[in-house]
This record gives sequence, C-alpha cells and structure tokens, in this order.
Amino acid sequence: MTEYVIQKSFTTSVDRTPRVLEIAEAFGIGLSDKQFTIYDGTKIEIEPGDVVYITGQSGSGKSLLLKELKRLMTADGLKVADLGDVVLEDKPVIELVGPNTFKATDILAKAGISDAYIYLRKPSELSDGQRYRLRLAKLIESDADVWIADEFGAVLDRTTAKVIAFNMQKVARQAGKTLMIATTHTDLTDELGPNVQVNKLFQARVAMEEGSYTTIHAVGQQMLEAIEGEAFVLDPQIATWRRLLGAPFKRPVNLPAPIKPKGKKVKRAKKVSAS
Ligand SMILES: Nc1ncnc2c1ncn2[C@@H]1O[C@H](COP(=O)(O)OP(=O)(O)OP(=O)(O)O)[C@@H](O)[C@H]1O
Repeated sequence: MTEYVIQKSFTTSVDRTPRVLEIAEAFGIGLSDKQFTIYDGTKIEIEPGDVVYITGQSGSGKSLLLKELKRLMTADGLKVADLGDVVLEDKPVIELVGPNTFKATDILAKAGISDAYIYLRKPSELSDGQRYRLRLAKLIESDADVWIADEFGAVLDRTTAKVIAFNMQKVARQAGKTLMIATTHTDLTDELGPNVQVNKLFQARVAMEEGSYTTIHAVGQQMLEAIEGEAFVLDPQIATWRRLLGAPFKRPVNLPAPIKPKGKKVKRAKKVSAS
C-alpha cells in the first residue's frame, strides 16, 4: 500500500488585451494574478492491482490527479502506460497487437473489438470509439504495472462503455495491474468495483471512498457469461473465422442488462475527506 500526497495549485495571470479589459470593466472583474488550489495535500492510498475510479465535473481536476499519480508512481519506479501516450501505427489493426493472429484477436476482444472488418482497417479508417478501444488493447498488451485511461469511454455509448469497463477491470485484476480511470460519468461503479473511488469536487474538495472488490462478482455475473473470453458482440462470420483459427467458440449472446448485487453490498470501509 502506497500513500500518494497530491498538491497542485496554479497562479493565473490574464493577458490585458483590449477585449479582456472591456470584459473586466463590464463585469467588475479584477485582473491581478490569482493563485488557485486544485489539490491541497489530498492523500490517496493505492495498492498494486487496485482499480481507481476518478469522477467529477468537467474542469474539476480529474486529469490533473491522473497526471500527478502518474508522475509519483513513475518516480517510485513503477512502469505506467497511459492511454493518452499510445501512438498507433497506420497498419491494419490485426497487425498492431499481439505476437500472432490468434493472440491479437484475443487481446482485441478484451478491448471490445471482434469485428473482422475492423481487424483489416487501419487506425486512420476507424471511428473515434473504435480507435479508443484499439488504444485500450495496446494498454492490455503493455508490460506496464499501471494502466491509465483518462476520459474513459467518452467516445463510446454507455452500454459499450459499461461492458468495456467491466472487461478492463477483469483483465487488469487477472494480470495484477493497477487500473486508474477518470471520467465525468458516474455510472461505472458496479462494472468497475473500484478499490478506491475519488469524486473530485470544485476548489480543493475531494470525496473519497474505499470499496471492496468482492462485490463485483455479484454484480457482473450475468455480464461475465456474455463476454467471458469473447467479445460482447459476436457475429456468425467472426465465429466461423475464429473457429478456423482455433479460438474458443461461443454462441452469440445478447448482452443482458447489468444486474444489481443481491445480498452482498459494496462495503464502504472508510470515508475519507481531504480538505
Ligand atoms: N496549466 C494550467 N494552468 C492553469 N490552470 C490549469 C492548468 N491545467 C489545468 N488547469 C485548471 O485546472 C482545473 C482542472 O483541470 P483538469 O484538466 O484536471 O480538469 P478535468 O476534471 O480533467 O476536466 P475535463 O473533464 O473537462 O477534462 C481546470 O479548471 C483547469 O482550467
């Protein structure tokens, strides 16, 4: 368990252009330099293999927190893979991950790509959501200790975002990786079963909760059956193709609505409030 202490503030100075002066005069805004603090000694405890879920409104400080954690973890000697740093070569998708075709389809399926049409396209020919999932596949195959995904699922529909969130935490936990995601969406708690959930409020306020991973089993069982080792959408053509490659075949399953946990509840062990 490592405790990270986050301190972040900025001093802003405004360029005094004629328009800025007009606005300042019209609204009575002072233009002197101002210091504002986003994190004031916020303490976050993260264990290797934890899932960290950071939420908060736009501009509240989610990206800054991820950047600070990345910096501190890198300084601690951890290898951190950041989705924002992934560079995609302009080759067919199937060439971009894994040592062979079978492994590539497996890794891509974990990131929610299992369509032969996408396998054959180049990144420049994909939609933003497809490219996002391809970047996730690159994180999965990286040998980093920590995976970071900012703006998680921002370009995905909510059903896909939930399925991929569930899949990512599962793959990360199986591989013993720390997964840290940030998004304005607050609807991924059930799918991620976060060990640490941070809700960044405005100014330097932070609400933090520690969860329990055990509950995810109750939450995702039905979903797990739908996507275990397989992508969540499996068209018959791909199934045949994967069978030819020797990949395990599963019948296409319609993705069920996530079920709510029964009995076991997310244990909120501690409630910490920093500043
Ligand atoms: N280099 C900088 N100089 C001054 N202020 C900054 C700087 N970088 C970020 N900020 C401010 O810090 C605050 C938090 O920024 P951050 O990018 O972490 O927000 P966010 O929660 O990730 O937002 P979004 O969801 O819109 O991406 C914002 O108000 C932003 O204007």
